[in-house]
Amino acid sequence: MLPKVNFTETEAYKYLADHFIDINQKSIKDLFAEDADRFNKFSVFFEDILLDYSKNRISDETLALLIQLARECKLDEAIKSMYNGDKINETEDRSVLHIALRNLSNTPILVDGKDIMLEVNAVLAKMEKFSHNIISGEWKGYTGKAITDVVNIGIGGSDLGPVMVTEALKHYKNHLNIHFVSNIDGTHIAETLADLNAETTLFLVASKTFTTQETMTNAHSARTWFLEKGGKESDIAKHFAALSTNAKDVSAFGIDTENMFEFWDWVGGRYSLWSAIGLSISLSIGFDNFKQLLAGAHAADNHFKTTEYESNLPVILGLLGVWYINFYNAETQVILPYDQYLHRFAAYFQQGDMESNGKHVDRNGNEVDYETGPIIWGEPGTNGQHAFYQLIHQGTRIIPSDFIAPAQSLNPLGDHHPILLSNFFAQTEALMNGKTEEEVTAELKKEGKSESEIKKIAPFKVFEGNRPTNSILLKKVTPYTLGSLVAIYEHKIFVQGIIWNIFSFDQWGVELGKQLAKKILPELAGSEKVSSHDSSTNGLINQYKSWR
Ligand SMILES: O=P(O)(O)OC[C@H]1O[C@@H](O)[C@H](O)[C@@H](O)[C@@H]1O
Repeated sequence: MLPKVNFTETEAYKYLADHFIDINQKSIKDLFAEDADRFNKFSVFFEDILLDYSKNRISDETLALLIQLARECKLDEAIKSMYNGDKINETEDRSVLHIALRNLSNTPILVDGKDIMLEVNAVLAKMEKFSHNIISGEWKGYTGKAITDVVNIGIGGSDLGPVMVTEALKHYKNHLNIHFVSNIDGTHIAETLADLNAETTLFLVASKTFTTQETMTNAHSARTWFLEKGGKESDIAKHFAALSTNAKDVSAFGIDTENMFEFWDWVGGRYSLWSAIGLSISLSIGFDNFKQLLAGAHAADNHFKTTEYESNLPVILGLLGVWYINFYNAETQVILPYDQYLHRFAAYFQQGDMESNGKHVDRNGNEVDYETGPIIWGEPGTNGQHAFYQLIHQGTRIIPSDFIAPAQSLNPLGDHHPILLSNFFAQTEALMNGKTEEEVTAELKKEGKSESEIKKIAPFKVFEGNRPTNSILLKKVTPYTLGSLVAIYEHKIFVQGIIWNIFSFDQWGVELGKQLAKKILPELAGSEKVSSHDSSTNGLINQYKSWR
């Protein structure tokens, strides 16, 4: 059981509310001027990852009070409960043990009295063997040819993690072409299959439940395509594997359970890239690299579990988020990787964060009267600069921003990387310092503008500054550092869920739309008009029917 503390009723919250009024009088720039040691004080290393959080609207006192808040919310108890395998996903009566999937130390973790590490290791061994057989070409398709293309069919957590990681680690990939089909829109699978050869294609049907409409529809279309291209029912075993918790429905689909890579109900979909759902990753970069990904995550798990809050990256990131969301009314959090390989990182954490903490009922079942999970968004670094940074710099909203960059490029081409990083460093400095009216005036004078011209244009060129940022500088993007980085963000989400007293590991909010779509689907057949909905829904359905 998780603690159930209303954080707005803690002592720390009251102190923070008072403290907010004081600290709000100062700019981040003032705070730097007051303290020559600010960078050292508010930056922390975890192995080859440096988190600099000094460009935030915080002082020593803010940090101390936020840590007191975490203590009063019994974060330590909650962390222990998760790592012990307690059923902290109470609304689904499940443990939450993605940490077990990367527990390379093999310390026993018990669920219902059983050490789950035995099963975890058995599936990893099976993934290793399978990856080796496919990559080496020992595994043959139905005409005796080696596999060249792998299509992962899955959606949500059974897609976003593998997509993000295979893209992030493309530099480490082998000869296999990895494709992802998620959308129910027939275009996705049609466009993917168009260039593929059934003789050399392997499909991974990735679904925790093996009931998800999009995935099952796409999997059936893939099966039909395979049979139409000349494969026989008896060849399916060579070309289809399943990544799932549902053995019964996997065999009903016709996939040999020999080709099923199992995981368990204590793995949340959005935390499942470390499980059998990561098979496409292991196929893309090889099992040894996949294991490095797990090792990096495991190291971050140990850091989160054992490090005092003052130097604990997920705790610091989580508390800073709470500070902006609940005291500054920040509505969004932007993630800005200055690394093309990380171009799906923000998209991945849109699900990770928003599906976890997009909740309005607390752990006692009561509606909350405070804000919870933010809207997560973002794009890779300089692309964003030329698109939406205007609003971050001069818009009316406060947008806490995470800047992420590797010090070493995996493609050190000419002066690309120094240019990229000069932008990374410049943006957080600009967001903090802004530009005053005096500075703008001086600049315009220098350009030879007249007094009246200056008066007219100056207000538009002023930057308030004081916009908070975190900078996460990695030595290099490797499977290991990526594993650590992802695990740090996962645990940050956990910290925030504990403070907000919500359940972070269920996702009931996605069900209603699914239910209604099932009801509407049969109504789309035939040509008669529907009248069973509101006038808008009826009108749209009927127009669709007349146009199709
Ligand atoms: O892996 P499955 O069972 O097909 O589920 C896919 C996704 O389905 C969605 O409905 C859930 O909101 C996600 O959390 C989940 O990842």
